[in-house]
Amino acid sequence: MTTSTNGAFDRKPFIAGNWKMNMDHVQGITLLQKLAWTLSDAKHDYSRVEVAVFPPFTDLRGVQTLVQGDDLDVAYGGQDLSQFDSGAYTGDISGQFLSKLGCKYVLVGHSERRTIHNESDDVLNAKTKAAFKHGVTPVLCVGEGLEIRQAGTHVNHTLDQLRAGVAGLTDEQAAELVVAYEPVWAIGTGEVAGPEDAQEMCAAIRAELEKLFGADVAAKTRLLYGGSVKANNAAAILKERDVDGVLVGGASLDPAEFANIVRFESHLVTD
Ligand SMILES: O=C(CO)COP(=O)(O)O
Repeated sequence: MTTSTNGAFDRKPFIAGNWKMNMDHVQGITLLQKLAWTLSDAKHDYSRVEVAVFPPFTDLRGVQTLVQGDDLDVAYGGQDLSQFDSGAYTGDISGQFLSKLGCKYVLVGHSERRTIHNESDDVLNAKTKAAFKHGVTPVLCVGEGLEIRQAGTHVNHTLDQLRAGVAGLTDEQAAELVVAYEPVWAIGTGEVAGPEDAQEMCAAIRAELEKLFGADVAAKTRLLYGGSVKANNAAAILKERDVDGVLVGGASLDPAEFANIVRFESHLVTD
């Protein structure tokens, strides 16, 4: 029996939950405990599918304690980081602090950071480099708004964001990088891009990475889709060749729903 996702798993599938500004540190612990119990009951094989959560900053210490204490195989990360290491940057969080808390990943350039906080491509490139500098893997988010999609320039727009975000990275960093394609019109709207839309963009992103860093690197970079992913649409999206995972918002706040997304393989048609 074989499953037919992302080139027969040459890249490990990555299922990530972005909690956004939800869950205080007490609620966050409960959510993670329930998720871990559900996955353990279902005998989830973490060596086949990687699971990560992105809680608010104030939850991270509690998440670290739980993960270490219960020896959970769940990675976690920050939702943002500063491009600077330390200093007079009130309200910002250094990649060094995330690293010290055991964060494996950090989101960079989520559309809500780009739009609400006006983060520019240059700043996001600096944040991507800051993450690597501190040993945290950036999940660089790219994607177009509705007007750009309707104008048909979504691929160019998204590739512009990609090129700006990865400028100056080494081949090794580009291979480790995770890129999340999140079309803004599909975030929190219930409007999900079809599997073929996700594949179209992820294939274009991989082709661009190949141009910039070569085929060996592009074959390693994991590409995610995000935007209204639920248990009932995840498997079809993840079946696409260039889609290596999903970045889930709303549905990651429900442990049963998120666990079902993590277990997407059980929904795939096998042959
Ligand atoms: O922004 C997202 C994940 O980062 C997607 O959010 P939703 O899954 O709630 O649409």
